Formats: sequence, C-alpha cells, structure tokens
Amino acid sequence: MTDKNTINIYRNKALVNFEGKNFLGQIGVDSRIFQALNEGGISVGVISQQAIENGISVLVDEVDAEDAVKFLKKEFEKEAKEGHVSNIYSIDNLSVIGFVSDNYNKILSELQRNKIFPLLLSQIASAGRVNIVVTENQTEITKNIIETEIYGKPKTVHLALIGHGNVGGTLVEQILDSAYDILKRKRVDLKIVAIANSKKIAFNQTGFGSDWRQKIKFSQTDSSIERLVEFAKEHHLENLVMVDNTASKDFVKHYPTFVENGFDVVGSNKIYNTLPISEYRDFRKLLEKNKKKYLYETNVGAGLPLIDTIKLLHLSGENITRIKGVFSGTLSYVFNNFSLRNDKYSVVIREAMEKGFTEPDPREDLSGNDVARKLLILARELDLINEFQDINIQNLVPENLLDIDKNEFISRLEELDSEYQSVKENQKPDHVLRYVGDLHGNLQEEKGELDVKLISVPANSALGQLKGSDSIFEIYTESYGENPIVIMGAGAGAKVTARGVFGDILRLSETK
Ligand SMILES: NC(=O)C1=CN([C@@H]2O[C@H](COP(=O)(O)OP(=O)(O)OC[C@H]3O[C@@H](n4cnc5c(N)ncnc54)[C@H](OP(=O)(O)O)[C@@H]3O)[C@@H](O)[C@H]2O)C=CC1
Ligand SMILES: N[C@@H](CC=O)C(=O)O
Repeated sequence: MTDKNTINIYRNKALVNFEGKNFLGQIGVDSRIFQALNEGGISVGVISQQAIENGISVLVDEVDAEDAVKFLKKEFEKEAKEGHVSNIYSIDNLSVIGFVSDNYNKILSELQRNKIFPLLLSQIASAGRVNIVVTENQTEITKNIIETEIYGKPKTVHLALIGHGNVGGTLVEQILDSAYDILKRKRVDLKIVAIANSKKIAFNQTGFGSDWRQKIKFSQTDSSIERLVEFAKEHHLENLVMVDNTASKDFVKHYPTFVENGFDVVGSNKIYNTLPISEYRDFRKLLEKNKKKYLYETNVGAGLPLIDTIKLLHLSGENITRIKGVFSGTLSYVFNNFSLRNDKYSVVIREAMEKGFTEPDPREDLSGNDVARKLLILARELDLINEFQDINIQNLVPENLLDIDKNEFISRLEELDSEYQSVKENQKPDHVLRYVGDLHGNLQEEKGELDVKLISVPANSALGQLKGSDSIFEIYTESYGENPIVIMGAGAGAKVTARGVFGDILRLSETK
C-alpha cells in the first residue's frame, strides 16, 4: 500500500464497527466477516481488533458502508439475538494515511499533542509500514505532522497573539522581522494567524504580514475566544500557541479552554500565576493531561533569564534560602531618578509611563501589586503555597486615588508630589530610595514570608547604585552561602519583554 518516501492518502473511507463481548475473539469470526462482505461485492481494506473496545473494525469505501452494515447484520443475526453482538454501525468521512517510519511512536505522540487520535492503526513492524485512519477534517493536519517528522519538512507553528499594545505590538514586529531567518536556520515556520485586542479579532490562516495593524483596525469580527478556537479547527491548524500579552484578569479565565483545544500557552500576563493556589495547580494538571506547556519567562524580570534559572536551581536540588531585590522596572526607574534629580515625583512617574515600563494601569506598579505578583510567582516556583493575601505590601497609592478611573488618577498624579518629596528629604545623608521585594523565612516549609516595601539604602550599596530601569535579583542558596547569585539588567520595556516572549515561543516551537 505504501512506498518508502511517500505518504499515501486514501479518502472517502468508512469504518464498519462490530461490537460484542467474548464472541469476537472466536476463531472464524474474521473469515465470516470477510465472506459476508465479499459475497456482497464489498472490498475490505483492513480488519483490526484494536480500534474499539470489545470490537472489530473493518475499513471499506464510504459508498459501500451502508450495504456493509446491512450484510453484517444479516450474517450475525443469530448472534445479535443471543446478545453476543451488540452493535454494528459505520463511521463515514474518513481517510487512510499510509507511510513508512521507523519512529512511529514519536509521530503518534505528536499527533496526540495536536489532539489527533487515530480511529484505527495497522502496522507491519518489520517494514516500518503504518496505516492510520483519521477523520476527513484531520487529514491535512495529520499529513503535515507526519511530513515534518519523517521528511524534516519545516514545522509550521500557528500563533494567536492576544493583545497588541506595547509588548504585543512589538512582538508582532519582531516575529515578522525574524520569521524568514528562523525558517532557514531552525526549519520552524512561524505564522501569526490571529491577532486580538479587547474589542476585535482578525484572522489570516496563511499568516499576517506587515499590514497587520490595518487588518485588525478594519476587522469586523468581535474579539471572541470561541471564534478563535473555531477558526483553528475550521482550518485544521497544527502546533497552536496562544500568546497572552494583555494584563487582563478576565482573559486568563480562558486558558483552560485553550489548552483543552490544543493550544500551548505563552504569556507576559502575570495574572494566572497569582490566582489561588488551587487554580494554579489544577491548571498545571490540565497541561500535563493534555501534553501542553505554559511558558512565562517574562513574568518576572521581563527579558532576564530569571524564572528558568530559579526553576533549574530548585529542580537540581539547590536549596534557595532567600530572593530579594528590586523587581519592578517602573519603580526602579522612578526611585533611581527621583532620588538623584530635582524633578517632582509625578514627572518621573510620567516618564516611566512614556517609556512603556508601567502596567496598563500604573497603579498596579505604584500600589506594589506588580512587585507582589512577581514575588509570589517566584515563591511558587519553589513549591511554596503562598497566596496573594499573604504578602505584606506597602502601597504607595493614597487611598482616595485607588478606586477612581485610571485617566483621572493619571491627571491627579501631582497630588503625590509633596508626600514623596518629604520622604526623600527625610532620609539619612547619602541615602537613596528603593522599592524592594523580599522572599525570606524558612523556605523549606509550606509558606515563605513575602515583603514588598519602600526602603532607604546607602547610595554606595549594590541596591543604591542601580541605574535606569534596571532590576536586580539576589538569589541566596545553601551552596553559594553569603554570596548570592545576582541577575541584573533591564527589568521592563517593550523591546526586552517582547524578546523574552519570543524566546518562549521559540523554546516551545523547538520542543513541539
Ligand atoms: N511593559 C513591560 O515592561 C512588561 C510588561 N509585562 C506584561 O505585559 C503585558 C502587556 O503589557 P503592555 O503591552 O504594556 O499593555 P498595553 O496596555 O500596551 O496592551 C495591552 C493589550 O491587551 C489588549 N487587551 C486587554 N484586555 C484584553 C482582553 N480581555 N482580550 C483581548 N485583548 C485584551 C489591549 O487591547 P485594548 O487596546 O482593546 O484594550 C491591548 O492591545 C502585561 O500583562 C504586563 O504585565 C511583562 C513584563 C514587562
Ligand atoms: N510594570 C512592570 C513591567 C514588567 O513586569 C515593571 O515595571 O516591572
């Protein structure tokens, strides 16, 4: 049926399934099936006892399926009356895909990762010949996966990018700029097939190009997760990745739906990782069950390789005893500049916003929530089961400005000036302000202690010398003793963050 180096596809096939207990294993049943169908002039492709539980499946041409069921019901009328045969029925609209491979298991696992479960498979082990039966609408995607695995055809990765603001918009440009290079060097074909904001979504199954902003601007389609999942199914897209570059608390509720529908997840959005620990854990179980991944390296330290480092240290058994530092690019920029310059606090905050360091609502930074989330994310990487409420947070936003509209808050930033001017002036000489996070306590217990606060440090200390929007993370471990591992660098900004998200997409694409 199958030549080496070709993939043969036979369409318009049907499976006639024959169900019954005990009786089906008996000698002579196969030949009675053959004979009954032969006498009816129906040619039989494959007979398999593995495809359905307690059953036999027979492959026939779709046009013959109805007759095949009729002939078999007649042949086994007596057994049906006696209760040995419980059901005979056909499944139409199938394809047989035949190929030769010495690594069928790898192909099967790739198919499963893409939610393709063949209805029947037959294998001649010695020759490496395999025939699998899939539904017609899974034929193309199955063929693509087999081609990638057998012939090294470039692997197409289909990206759905949710959020195209500072980070998301920069990411689209970075992907478009590098896609050709990645295709040549890595044989990975990155296609952006969906782009969404909170109101609209735009689709292009062949991949968006440089006019993507126009396409989303003029899209008539309301932003909808259901529509996106449907689109991926309609176009039989394999290797799906949903990339969340929003800061939305509502959007993360859809992560499980994506995973259940065959998507891996990449996110700069920190919200999912700071939901109650039960949801955090359930999601990891769901990922495992569906053989999917969730990568979020940019959740802490933007493009800095922090989460991976901590994961590796922890996984390798290194005992991490404390993590502290300046976790916020925004608050680093604000206090590094405000401490040294004569400008007002509000002026420096506005600069941080203009530079794209702040969250969509800058109160998330100024309230300490964003630093608290990062600290919690790191704590959970160490298997601590802290909740957000466990964190001691020093909120820098006055209570009367907490619940007002975001734009009104921004217009009233000057109301913060006098308080912070006096905080700055009341420090000891040669001291500067720094907003820090500190994970400490006995980290071998279930929960650690998490503090997020504004402190005053000597200008010549490591923290005091921080510049620009740099973050600094000091990771203390048992082996390294008093000398922490220090990771320092740009802790915010659209370019470095988008680059980090891009890194996660590539990491996923290579392991897919
Ligand atoms: N800036 C930085 O340095 C870093 C940022 N991050 C994270 O990156 C994420 C994005 O930040 P940033 O790019 O600055 O934010 P922006 O406000 O610039 O962009 C957010 C985007 O998300 C869209 N969006 C919001 N809600 C939804 C929704 N429910 N469904 C679909 N789309 C939605 C917005 O669309 P619309 O315009 O319609 O609202 C917009 O396109 C945040 O989670 C942030 O924490 C992480 C590390 C560093
Ligand atoms: N607003 C955040 C962005 C990165 O997570 C920050 O300033 O650090």
